[in-house]
Amino acid sequence: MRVAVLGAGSWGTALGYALATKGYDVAMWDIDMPVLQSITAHENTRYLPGITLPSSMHGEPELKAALARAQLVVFAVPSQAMRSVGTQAAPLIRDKALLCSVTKGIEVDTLMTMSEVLQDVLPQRLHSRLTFLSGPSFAVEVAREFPTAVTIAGEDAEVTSQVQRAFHTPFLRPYVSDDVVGVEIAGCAKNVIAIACGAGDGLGYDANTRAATITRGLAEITRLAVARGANPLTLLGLAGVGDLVLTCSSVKSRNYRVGFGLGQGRRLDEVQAELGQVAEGVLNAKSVKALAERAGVEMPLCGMVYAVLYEGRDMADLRSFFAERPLKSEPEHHLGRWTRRFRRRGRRVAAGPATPDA
Ligand SMILES: NC(=O)c1ccc[n+]([C@@H]2O[C@H](COP(=O)([O-])OP(=O)(O)OC[C@H]3O[C@@H](n4cnc5c(N)ncnc54)[C@H](O)[C@@H]3O)[C@@H](O)[C@H]2O)c1
Ligand SMILES: O=P(O)(O)OC[C@H](O)CO
Repeated sequence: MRVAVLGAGSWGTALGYALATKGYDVAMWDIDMPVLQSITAHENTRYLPGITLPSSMHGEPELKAALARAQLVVFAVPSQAMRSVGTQAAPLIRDKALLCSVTKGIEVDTLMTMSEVLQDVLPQRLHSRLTFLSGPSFAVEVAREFPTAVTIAGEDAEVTSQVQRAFHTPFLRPYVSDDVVGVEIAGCAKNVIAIACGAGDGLGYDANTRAATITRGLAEITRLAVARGANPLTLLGLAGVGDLVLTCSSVKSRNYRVGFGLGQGRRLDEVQAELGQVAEGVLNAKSVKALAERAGVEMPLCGMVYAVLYEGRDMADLRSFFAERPLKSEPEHHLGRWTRRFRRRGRRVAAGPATPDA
């Protein structure tokens, strides 16, 4: 198979690596020429230093050349660059190509998910070819071939299953889903909660605070996703709780590290400069807040992160956040209402795992 990966940062390179281990011919495209040159020399020295890349992977500076023969196109640029990259790629993509966005985020100016952005810029003939990969997966661990499982969501079951087979390697196990909305909202909003978790640790708190933040974070992500038509069970899968737990509990997460720095009282610009890579949760705190307001759902932890990032609130307020909010009950009664509404729409809410070998 011939593959074009658009975006040669950590994630694009790790997935390019996985695809190239299968003998696929992988062309990596990016605006960063030194990165492409280093990939052609078999190492992405900026984003994945120390990993030897397979010889079937090379840097390709021309987008047209990268896409000319591609049977699978992987969109791996940061969310705020997706519209521009999708627009440039649109006239160059072959009719029968499989498309997979692996980006986690929402366009901040329009509040569109990546599926909405790509549908906006790609011709209609390609819409059914679109799929979305998400789930608990640090790039460096994939590139080291640590066993990893992800979710690939798409509206066309046959296309989604072809993309699943393309990404399947001995160390990368993709599951399929038809819940594009759930997978996309989960992948975006977990980054904002990861900032809160990192902040708790940066403030010197530990396991109790982290578990509370993850669990209440899951509740608010679920509220937003379900309000937008997601299957609540998606939030209990790899793209939901799986990715949330991973991102909230590891220093490998860029979003967690941003939060950790803020918790220590450091400035956002200083922490981001040190990172040198995208932490989607910083801009997506804006998108998630706006989407929550639009949907009329409460997302107090995401709101707190937004206030710290953009309104000068002190991260140390995380303590008073837990202490002073009105007391509530568990489980969430309004989720029950949404679940019933969802059932009425005839979607599979209460069904078990799709495959018996899960
Ligand atoms: N790194 C991970 O472990 C990981 C895992 C899963 C998902 N993701 C998601 O993948 C997406 C990409 O993240 P990443 O980790 O690869 O980021 P990164 O910061 O490592 O790399 C981003 C790459 O995109 C390129 N880029 C930026 N704007 C561009 C443009 N307009 N045109 C072409 N290229 C452009 C940059 O030059 C860079 O090479 C994010 O949404 C992230 O949340 C990352
Ligand atoms: O490093 P982060 O915080 O962008 O997280 C990377 C992936 O999304 C983890 O699944």
